[in-house]
Amino acid sequence: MKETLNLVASSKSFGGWQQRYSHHALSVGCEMTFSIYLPPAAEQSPVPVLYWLSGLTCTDENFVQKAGAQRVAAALGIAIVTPDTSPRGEQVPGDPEGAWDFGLGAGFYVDATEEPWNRNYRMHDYVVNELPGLIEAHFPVTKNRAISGHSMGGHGALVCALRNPGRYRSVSAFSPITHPGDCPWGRKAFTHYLGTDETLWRAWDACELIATARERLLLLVDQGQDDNFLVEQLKPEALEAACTEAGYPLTLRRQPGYDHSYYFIASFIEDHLRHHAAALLAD
Ligand SMILES: N[C@@H](CCC(=O)N[C@@H](CSC=O)C(=O)NCC(=O)O)C(=O)O
Repeated sequence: MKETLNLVASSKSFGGWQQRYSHHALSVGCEMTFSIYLPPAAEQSPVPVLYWLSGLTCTDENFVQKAGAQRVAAALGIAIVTPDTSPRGEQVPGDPEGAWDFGLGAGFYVDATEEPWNRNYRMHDYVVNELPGLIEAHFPVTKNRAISGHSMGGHGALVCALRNPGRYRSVSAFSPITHPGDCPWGRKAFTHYLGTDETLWRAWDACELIATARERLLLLVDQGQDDNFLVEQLKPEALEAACTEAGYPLTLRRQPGYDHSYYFIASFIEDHLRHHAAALLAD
C-alpha cells in the first residue's frame, strides 16, 4: 500500500508545478515535508530526478525560493526533489543550547548511532531509501537519479553518492563541507550523532570515501573564493588532494568574488543542472 502524501502547496512555474508535501516518514520517525518541481515534460512521460540537499538552518524551501532552478529544470525535463535538512517536531531533540549548527536543521545526512539522536536522526536512510521510494511510487518519474547540494548538503550529496554505487547517475556540490572529520561543524555533529570513535566517522566523510570508491561519477564542485566558511569549514583543497590521490574525476571550480549564499548558487545552478542532465538523459 502506498504511504499517504498530503499536498501542502502547489504553484505553476515555467509550465510545470512547484509543489510541497508532508508525510509520515518511518526512517526518521516523524512528519517530514519535502518539495518537488515537476517539469512540463512530466505530463507526457516519466522524467528523471535530481535530489537537492540543503545546508545548515535550511528547510526544503530555501532552494525552491532562492536558487532559481525551475526555468532550466523545465527546459531540460528534470524533476527536482528537495527534502528537509533534519527530522522535526516537538518529540525530536535539538541542540541543547539552541545552536544552529547541530540538531534541528542540521541532520548532516548521516544515520546516527548514539542516544538520543539515533531515534530520529537517520537522514541518510531517509534521503537515499525512503524518499526516493515514495517519489517513485507517487510521481511520474524514472529511476534515473542525480544528487547535489550545498555546504552540509554538499557533504551529504557526496557521501550519498560515494556510499551507494549504482544509485545515482551523477553528483555535484556547491561549497561542500568536504572533510567533516576535520572541521568544527563536522566534528561537533559526528561526535554527537556517531560517537567519539573517530574511525567510525570515515564511513561518512567524502575525503575518506573517495579512496575506496567503487564507482567513478564525474564530480562537479563550485566553491566561492570569498566564502566566509572556506578556510575553517569547507576545505576544498582536502577534496582535491583526495581525488588526485585516488584518480577520482573532479572538476573543482574556484569562483572569484562569490560567497556562501544562494546568490552564488543561483549564479551557477544552470551549469549543475546541465551536468546532471547529460547523465540523466543519456541512454
Ligand atoms: N544562521 C547562520 C548562517 C547559516 C548559513 O549560512 N546557512 C547556509 C548553509 S551553511 C552550511 O551548511 C544556508 O544555506 N542558509 C540558508 C540561506 O537561505 O541562505 C548565521 O547566522 O551565520
